[in-house]
Amino acid sequence: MDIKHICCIGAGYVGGPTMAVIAQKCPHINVTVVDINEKRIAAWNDEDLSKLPVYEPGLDKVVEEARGRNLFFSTEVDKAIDAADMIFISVNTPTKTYGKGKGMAADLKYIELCARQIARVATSDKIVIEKSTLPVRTASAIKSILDNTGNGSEVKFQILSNPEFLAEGTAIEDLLDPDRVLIGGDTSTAEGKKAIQALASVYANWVPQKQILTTNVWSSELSKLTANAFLAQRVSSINSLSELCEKTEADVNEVAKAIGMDSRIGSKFLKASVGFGGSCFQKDILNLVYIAKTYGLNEVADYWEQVIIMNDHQKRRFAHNIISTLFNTVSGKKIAFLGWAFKKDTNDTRESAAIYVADELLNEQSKVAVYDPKVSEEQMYADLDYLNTRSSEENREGVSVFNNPYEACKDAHAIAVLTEWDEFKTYDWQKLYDQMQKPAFLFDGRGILDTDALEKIGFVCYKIGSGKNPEI
Ligand SMILES: NC(=O)c1ccc[n+]([C@@H]2O[C@H](COP(=O)([O-])OP(=O)(O)OC[C@H]3O[C@@H](n4cnc5c(N)ncnc54)[C@H](O)[C@@H]3O)[C@@H](O)[C@H]2O)c1
Ligand SMILES: O=c1ccn([C@@H]2O[C@H](COP(=O)(O)OP(=O)(O)O[C@H]3O[C@H](CO)[C@@H](O)[C@H](O)[C@H]3O)[C@@H](O)[C@H]2O)c(=O)[nH]1
Repeated sequence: MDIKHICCIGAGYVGGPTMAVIAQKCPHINVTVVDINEKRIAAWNDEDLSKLPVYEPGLDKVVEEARGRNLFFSTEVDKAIDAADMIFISVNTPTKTYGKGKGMAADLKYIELCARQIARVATSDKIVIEKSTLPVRTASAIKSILDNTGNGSEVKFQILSNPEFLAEGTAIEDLLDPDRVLIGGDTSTAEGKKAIQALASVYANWVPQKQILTTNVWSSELSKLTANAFLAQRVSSINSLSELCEKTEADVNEVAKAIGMDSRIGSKFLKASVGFGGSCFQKDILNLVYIAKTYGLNEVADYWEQVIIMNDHQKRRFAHNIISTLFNTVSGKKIAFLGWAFKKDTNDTRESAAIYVADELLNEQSKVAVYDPKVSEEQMYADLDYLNTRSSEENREGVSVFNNPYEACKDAHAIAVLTEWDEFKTYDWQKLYDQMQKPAFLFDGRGILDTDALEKIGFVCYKIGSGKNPEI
């Protein structure tokens, strides 16, 4: 099957970069990314590439090459759906905030709306692809909607699952050179196999054949949740040991290195931190826990829930360490945050540990001053307001945002590193120290700073998982 037109519904962190790379690598295919968010689409179309709505290293170059040639961003959803041979659904699937499964299950309302819209609009056969992360067996719901709510024309749909494994901050690298591309489909019929092949042939334009893995649709859906659960589990495992290291004079970095050299364990995803964030890990594990509970598998659910429990503990523990180290009171004290994004090289703040640490400190009447190289002030306040802990005015009173790190840290009682941005390592730390209140406390939540050198300057340092932390 010759694919000429692709439509992607959802121009977010996944839809935008993924389609930009497909368009770059497949100049013979027209790719249209659509979204109901007009502001987002306008930003994707902005002449000034620094205004793209997603910050990812290398993304601007890819967009510059393909946009206007065979990559288009539009709000005309119906038109793009009807013109396409292949439709990716890449809309958000957040944790439900209401009703049955509140706080755990994935909210599939945006997915269902897309399926209904495709059914209503399509006048020719389509391959519909789940790019969003979905609970296992969602494809059967999508199929039922597509097959039963059509506009009367004899349109045939094939549903594929093609989960995305890119990590933010390295999205372009991950898309250009993926460990694997996973395609799940109906392997029991000729039409299903043909659809799988059609999608595989799109990726084959730049991904080696042996890295394109095809499975049945359920395995594909479940593999995505499983991959995130395994990755997050490693972070929670090392974070749980960081606390034990602090009590026993072991050093978590040394422990991580020692175990990571065992090829059966491997060295990646063993960096102790203030806790994992991002839009995926927590949401996807909660979803897995919910699915397990739905099938009555309580032990399975409890096992995975512990990954989240440990992560919440790690974020809270970091905040409480700041409070107790600062003589058990941070009331009225300025605490400077270096970083707000959930990891470096992204402007995404969803579920960032910084939000929760700030919230704990604000509860103790601290004054939080934030500097992040890529996150806007507006976004930081929106993140805090979303927690609903206090009024919007109180959040604005408690938190001030700076576009210069030296200003953010001036007169602070403590600096807390919440994101591992590389630039933090290159600051003039003597200058920062000179401008601070004394004792000048430093809490490295990412283990990126040379705390031995900082201690020589005069800082009192706390480093996650270090046995050498100050007595508290
Ligand atoms: N962010 C990541 O790194 C990542 C990686 C892999 C998978 N995923 C998964 O991919 C999916 C999308 O994630 P994201 O981070 O890109 O989300 P996002 O919130 O950045 O983008 C989703 C976009 O979909 C749009 N949208 C929602 N309903 C729509 C509709 N009916 N019609 C048109 N547009 C609509 C929204 O306006 C939004 O711009 C999620 O399921 C997520 O779990 C995310
Ligand atoms: O050793 C580590 C590795 C990561 N993290 C933290 O874990 C979070 C998630 O990091 P990462 O996985 O690199 O970023 P994401 O963009 O959330 O990517 C994850 O989630 C995506 C969405 O599903 C998947 O596609 C990716 O494969 C998966 O890595 C971040 O807060 C990191 O700081 C640590 O604390 N220690």
